[in-house]
Amino acid sequence: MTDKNTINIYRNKALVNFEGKNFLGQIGVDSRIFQALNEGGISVGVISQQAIENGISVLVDEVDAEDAVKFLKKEFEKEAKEGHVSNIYSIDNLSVIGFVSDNYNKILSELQRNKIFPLLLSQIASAGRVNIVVTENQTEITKNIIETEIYGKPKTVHLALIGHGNVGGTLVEQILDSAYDILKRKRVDLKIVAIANSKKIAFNQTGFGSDWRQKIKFSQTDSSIERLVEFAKEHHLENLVMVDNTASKDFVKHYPTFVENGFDVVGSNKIYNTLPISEYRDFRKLLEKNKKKYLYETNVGAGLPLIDTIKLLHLSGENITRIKGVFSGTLSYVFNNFSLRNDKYSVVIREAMEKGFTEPDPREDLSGNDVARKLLILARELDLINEFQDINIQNLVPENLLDIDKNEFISRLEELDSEYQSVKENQKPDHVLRYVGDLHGNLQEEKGELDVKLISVPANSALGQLKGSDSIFEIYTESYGENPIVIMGAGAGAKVTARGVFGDILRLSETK
Ligand SMILES: NC(=O)C1=CN([C@@H]2O[C@H](COP(=O)(O)OP(=O)(O)OC[C@H]3O[C@@H](n4cnc5c(N)ncnc54)[C@H](O)[C@@H]3O)[C@@H](O)[C@H]2O)C=CC1
Ligand SMILES: N[C@@H](CC=O)C(=O)O
Repeated sequence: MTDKNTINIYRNKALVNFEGKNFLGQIGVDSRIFQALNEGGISVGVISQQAIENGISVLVDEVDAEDAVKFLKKEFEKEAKEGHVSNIYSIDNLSVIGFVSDNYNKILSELQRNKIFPLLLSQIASAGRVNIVVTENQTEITKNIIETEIYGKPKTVHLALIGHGNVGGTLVEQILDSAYDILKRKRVDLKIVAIANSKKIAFNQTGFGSDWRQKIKFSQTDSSIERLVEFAKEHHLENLVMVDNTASKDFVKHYPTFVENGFDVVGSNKIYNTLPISEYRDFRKLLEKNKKKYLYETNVGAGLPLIDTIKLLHLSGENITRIKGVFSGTLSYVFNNFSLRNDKYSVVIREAMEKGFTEPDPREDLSGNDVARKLLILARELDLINEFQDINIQNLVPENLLDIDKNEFISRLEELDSEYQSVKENQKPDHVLRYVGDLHGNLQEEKGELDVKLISVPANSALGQLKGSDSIFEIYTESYGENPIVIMGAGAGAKVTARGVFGDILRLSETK
């Protein structure tokens, strides 16, 4: 009998499956199965009848599986010839896990989220007693999930962090600093089990500590998604989260593979959300099918709570009519400082790079692409089906510098100085430069209008008073009328962005 406080695990079991048509419901079939196995000296465990599939499964010790199949084939030889029995076979290498739970449905849904689908389930509803049969390599994960649910054991969340530059590296430190507190306060055990960059990957199934930089530096393993997926399987890791802190267009192509292999996804990388709308939608369907989540709060406004706010407003039926503002922390810093100081444009751009505001290639900011992506991401949150090509972008990078190597571009930044000096000097008095994004038009139609451009505004206007690397987002809605909801604050920077990514990881961990 299963004790209320124990989880019993019986390993080395096999299921003998007996399949047939218009036959299994007949009186006497079960007893013939039992009798045949009994006479062969084989003891039978859990039994389950699958009314829909016309099958019966019996559980036996793995060592007896071959004989069990043989005895049953002999007993039902005549019915097999007549076509009533279609198949008798065994599935080996299984475990039976027995436990008592009042909330088996919750456990089942956690198991499904981790891609564990019990091969057999027997439940005595009144006593809350449950036996499930899973494959040997799923036994540990299943046990951990059941323990979390019935004993309140801390939930271990296994993190694979891809990219450890400005944002990713800061995130590792933030997680390591807070892990103990989170374990105590939230009963969530965050373990960083993989860290990768564009060249190498390092693994540690018990979780990396403060020497993680050394470990990745001396890792001999080439960066490989296949290897990461294999590692998670080999070590039977549950509650997997892949965190993308790269800016890579190639890496996002692997998101579906991660989802299909049981990972939720968190990303500061904006690329996936700006792929063609068909891919964007297919990925959402894939997530739904696999009961997985993709969180990306930092895609717009870094650590500011923008995506969630827009999502909630939209979901609750609020009619959003326009979103405009300064979307880029980098370009905010550049134009806030360049407009007021006597320094050259290139000097201020270099400062923004040093402060960790820019994209890995600063042309992504200066070309307007990064702001355009953010605008498109917000548009799609409103169910608009705009594509990247629909956006009117004022590109601030001269054509001759667009396709050269990134380092060469950085070394030639001074070539931009004279043009922007004259743009600055040709403004009306008491005006400053701001690079803005504007989503407008009839947002109830399929597509909105998206503009990204450099403008000159009065220094005493709301936009004109922006400071540092602050972003400002004005959200106009029907209920709020002429007075927009305004979200303002640091729009870039490794610390705030990593904190935002961390927030997404915690949100996932709590719902997982
Ligand atoms: N810096 C900021 O304020 C904000 C940045 N973001 C986003 O954060 C992401 C990361 O930005 P940073 O940390 O500044 O970049 P970074 O250049 O400092 O770091 C990028 C990391 O990604 C790795 N990487 C690149 N391609 C890879 C691949 N194919 N496979 C595995 N690893 C790969 C690199 O080796 C490096 O470790 C970008 O997508 C950016 O748009 C989002 C919001 C704000
Ligand atoms: N380069 C981006 C970083 C955040 O998305 C910006 O400056 O806004």
